[in-house]
Amino acid sequence: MAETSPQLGQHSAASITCVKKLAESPDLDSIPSYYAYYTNPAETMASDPHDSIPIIDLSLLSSDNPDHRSKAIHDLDKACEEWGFFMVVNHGIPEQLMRDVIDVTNEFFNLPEEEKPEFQPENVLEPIRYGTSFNTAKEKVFWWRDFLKVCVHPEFHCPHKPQSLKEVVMEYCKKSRQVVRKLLKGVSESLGIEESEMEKCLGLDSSLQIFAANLYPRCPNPDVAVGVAPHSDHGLFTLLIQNQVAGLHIQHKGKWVHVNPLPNSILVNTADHLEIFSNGKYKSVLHRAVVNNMKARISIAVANGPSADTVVSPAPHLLKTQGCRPAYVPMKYKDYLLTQQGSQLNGKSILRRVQI
Ligand SMILES: O=C(O)CCC(=O)C(=O)O
Ligand SMILES: [Fe+2]
Repeated sequence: MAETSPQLGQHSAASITCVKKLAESPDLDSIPSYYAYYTNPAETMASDPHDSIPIIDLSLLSSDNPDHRSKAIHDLDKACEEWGFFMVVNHGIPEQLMRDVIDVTNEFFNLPEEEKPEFQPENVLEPIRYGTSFNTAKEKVFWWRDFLKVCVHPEFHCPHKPQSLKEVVMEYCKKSRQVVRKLLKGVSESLGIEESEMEKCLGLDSSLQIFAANLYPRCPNPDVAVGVAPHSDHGLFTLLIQNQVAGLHIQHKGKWVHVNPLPNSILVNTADHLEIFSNGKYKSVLHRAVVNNMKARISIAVANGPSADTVVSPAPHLLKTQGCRPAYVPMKYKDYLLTQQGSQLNGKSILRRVQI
């Protein structure tokens, strides 16, 4: 990572509200130094995975055929334990809806900047947040991305423009919750916990769901900039789709690997609260987004957590049946989220704070 203090020049963090405009300036041939995240371009390199990234067929998880179902649960358990990452197929979300959500998000980013300040609150807990990097108030080096983060469940929020944003986001997020519930049902079986107990422990009926859209404009120095720095997500499962442009790397067996999703699949990663709830059986996966100088990338990451007021701890039933001690201290999900969103995002540093 860049060690040197970046030169903000005439800019202050508060004046930097988006990277899209900068990226589109016709005379930009190199990035300003305050976007230089890596000093060694080799650090951005990743290889193709040696083993194939697991694929989970969601239709088999709810199949009437017990053999199919138990095989799917076994595959899910292995994918969560060995990778923390998998691609879901036969998920039931229409392809057209996946395309629409990317297109309408792109329209949002294309609104004139003068129309966006109403979506740029100071407070990281506001339900609608358009911004850049991660937390410019705390960062010295910025990420090459703009974002829109919206709380969509249990209460639905959304910018009122572009016109079709609300309808498309609402539908996509509703369908995403159905996918997550099926995955969590599978996880409850693989952990040997009653589904109803899991629902109660995590407050799943009022689960917090956050829709996050990322725009990574073309970047003249992709080897030294970062789209999203290495981190793990806060919730239980994150669902991710992207336009046709690659850029996600996950860490597997200590190495960065490229993710090239199957067409129409949904990428899923295990997040910090699944690690906590499973008492470390399922580790949240470290991942990052890189940028390129050819084409803008858009990704839609939908974070699915417990309810905001749930104090999450390792599942009591799991500790009892396995006779093991909790490896994480209990913490209210809302407080965890506040801590994470209000800090500089750095690997799994927030999770480390609750680890015993
Ligand atoms: O754009 C991506 O592929 C990853 C985005 C991400 O990790 C996030 O929004 O948390
Ligand atoms: Fe992430």
